[in-house]
Amino acid sequence: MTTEHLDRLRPALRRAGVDAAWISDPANVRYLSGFTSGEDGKVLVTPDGATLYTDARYTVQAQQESHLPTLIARPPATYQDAAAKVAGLRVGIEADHLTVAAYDDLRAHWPDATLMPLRGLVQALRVVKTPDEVAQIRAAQALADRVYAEVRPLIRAGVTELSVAGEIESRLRQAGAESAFEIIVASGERGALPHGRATEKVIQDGELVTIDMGARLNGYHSDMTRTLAVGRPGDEMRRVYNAVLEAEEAAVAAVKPGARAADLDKLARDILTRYGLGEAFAHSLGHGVGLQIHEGPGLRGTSEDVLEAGMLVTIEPGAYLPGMGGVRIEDLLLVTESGHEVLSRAQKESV
Ligand SMILES: CSCC[C@H](N)C(=O)N1CCC[C@H]1C(=O)N[C@@H](C)C(=O)O
Repeated sequence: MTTEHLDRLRPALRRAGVDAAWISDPANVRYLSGFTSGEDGKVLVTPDGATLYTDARYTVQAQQESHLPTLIARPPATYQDAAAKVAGLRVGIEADHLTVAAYDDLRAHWPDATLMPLRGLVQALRVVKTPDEVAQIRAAQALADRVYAEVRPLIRAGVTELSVAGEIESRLRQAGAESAFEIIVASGERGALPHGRATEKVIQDGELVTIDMGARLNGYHSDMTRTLAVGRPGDEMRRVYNAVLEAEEAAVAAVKPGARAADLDKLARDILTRYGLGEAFAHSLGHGVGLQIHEGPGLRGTSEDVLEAGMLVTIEPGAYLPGMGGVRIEDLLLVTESGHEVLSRAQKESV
């Protein structure tokens, strides 16, 4: 990794009115340094440079992965080393991550620095991906598509949700990736749970099954949902499926640079409302994907985000009917100069 991500941060620090930043959010540590164990690292960015701090478990790994000078130390030695570098500076800290205890430690060790809590400092830089990041996520999605295609024929009446999730997980592992999150397999009535993790429930004939899965490859995530039918579901669930599919396809078609996230959410919600399913759409339309499964931009009604080329977003309307079941269909899209490219290629079924 080059210093491209760090180069994006410097103007953002100036705009935020700080001279330096203490980065503690693991995904942001990784983004700025390349060090893949961000949960055990911190990055200090100052006007003269940047330092990765981690401990002796990672001496070799940090050398191999990080393009930043690295100091191997644990607190309080970490804070003491940094104290000299931040003296007299306004230091941005990550208000949306740093604990109160860590904040107290920094204040105690850095009496000559002014700590300035900032929100979403690095996250804002991560919403537009570099070509290398796009390539990583594209590869993760291609792998997830392949695994889905392999596992789809195994999803039939008589198998458990857990066995479906197990097949997906082990194939991702064998391919050198891991599951991006705990795989959602929600069949029949359990389809009404938007985050219904796989259970021992046996899939029955006539049920819809929602599979929400992703691959994490080199730290980057993919995300995709398909709802499929085992046998022939009842008329109401088929109606719900087709309503969600219509909302999904309409929102996908509207993705382009300049599109307002809130408008996209409304577009899908209005379609579902016309089918009497507005209340059943219990979450936001989508989200950005990258080093974290959920990152900016947020595609929800209250969002002020506007799409830009280089963003990677999900479009995932759903309808959840307690006691009956549910449907969600999700694609992963790259926003391009001319509109969008759908990265998720797994087959959507006619129900
Ligand atoms: C546990 S990660 C879930 C990944 C999934 N594709 C996803 O993002 N989902 C599933 C249903 C809703 C959606 C979600 O969690 N959205 C968040 C951003 C929300 O707050 O709406």
